[in-house]
Amino acid sequence: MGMQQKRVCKLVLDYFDIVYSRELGRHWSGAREVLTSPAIWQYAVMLNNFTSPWELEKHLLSNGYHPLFQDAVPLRKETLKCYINERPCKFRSQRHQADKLKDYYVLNASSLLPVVALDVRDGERVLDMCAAPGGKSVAILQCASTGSLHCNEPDIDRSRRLKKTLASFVPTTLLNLINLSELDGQLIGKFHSQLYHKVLVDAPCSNDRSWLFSSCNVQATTRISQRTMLPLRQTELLRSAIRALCPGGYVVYSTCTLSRAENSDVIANILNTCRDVVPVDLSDLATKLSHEFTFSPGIPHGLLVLPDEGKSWGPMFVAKLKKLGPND
Ligand SMILES: C[S@@+](CC[C@H](N)C(=O)[O-])C[C@H]1O[C@@H](n2cnc3c(N)ncnc32)[C@H](O)[C@@H]1O
Repeated sequence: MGMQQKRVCKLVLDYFDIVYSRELGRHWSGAREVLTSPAIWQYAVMLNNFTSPWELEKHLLSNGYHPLFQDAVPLRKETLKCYINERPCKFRSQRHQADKLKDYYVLNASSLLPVVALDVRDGERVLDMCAAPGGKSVAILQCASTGSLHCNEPDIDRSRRLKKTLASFVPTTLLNLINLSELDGQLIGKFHSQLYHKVLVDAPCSNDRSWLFSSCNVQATTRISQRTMLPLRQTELLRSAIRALCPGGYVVYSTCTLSRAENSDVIANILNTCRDVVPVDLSDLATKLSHEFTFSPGIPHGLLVLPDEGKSWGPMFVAKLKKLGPND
């Protein structure tokens, strides 16, 4: 069944109305309109540089798509290539074929912001702590020749999906160099203390877009009741990520929810309790991308992409922290 035929779950919507009117004020009504209308959702197409999708690129350009991130710093635009369309059309996803890499990945354009913020450079050791289904791992590999990439996903079914994604997009020679694990991310900091230059914590979260289409009231009620537990788990994942960073390294924390408790409050809690990290200002990135994304004003410690008409991307919260090194 396509999203067009799915029904908005009233229970979740009523709950979001209460929480998000309070947290976002008048900005909630625009986001609400987009989130509850799958027919106006836009989709981005990230190209796979491990194939040679020149024909595809020409096709996209002649069909109303344009490149995202064209002027955005610090992205090196010759690597991460993503196309978006102002119209809400969805490019068909490619099927998995054992002997052929996929040419593109269809995604919400805002999912690439954490990867852009991470700004991975050649030779760096990178950890993708919550990696399945693998869109951001694939994007990281488009950005640079990492010294090593460790993709972690504790859920067995999702880990299988992650492996399939990587096998669909990454050549075997590179695939064999990726370290895969199925650990609770909260333990990685202890096992791999001070190892990584960059860590991405794309945390398990409320996932507003999908929760609004919960299949039944039982599922919705369970999700809402478990929501209060998420900030603690997110904080512990981020704390573990900081421990796993080498001095001078960076962590990017992201979620796909508008929830303040899961976004700014998690960062505030970390800043209040970890003396060895400082926030990194992402406002320059927001300014450069403001023609493509709507960012919520007044969000402490990070950027929040608000779904908006014609810019239906998000929700996506992104924050970046630096672990202090000997020269800081
Ligand atoms: C938002 S999704 C990640 C999406 C992924 N980064 C991508 O771009 O395709 C969050 C993931 O975190 C995983 N997760 C849940 N608990 C975790 C934990 N304790 N440690 C690490 N990952 C966890 C979930 O199973 C889920 O796959």
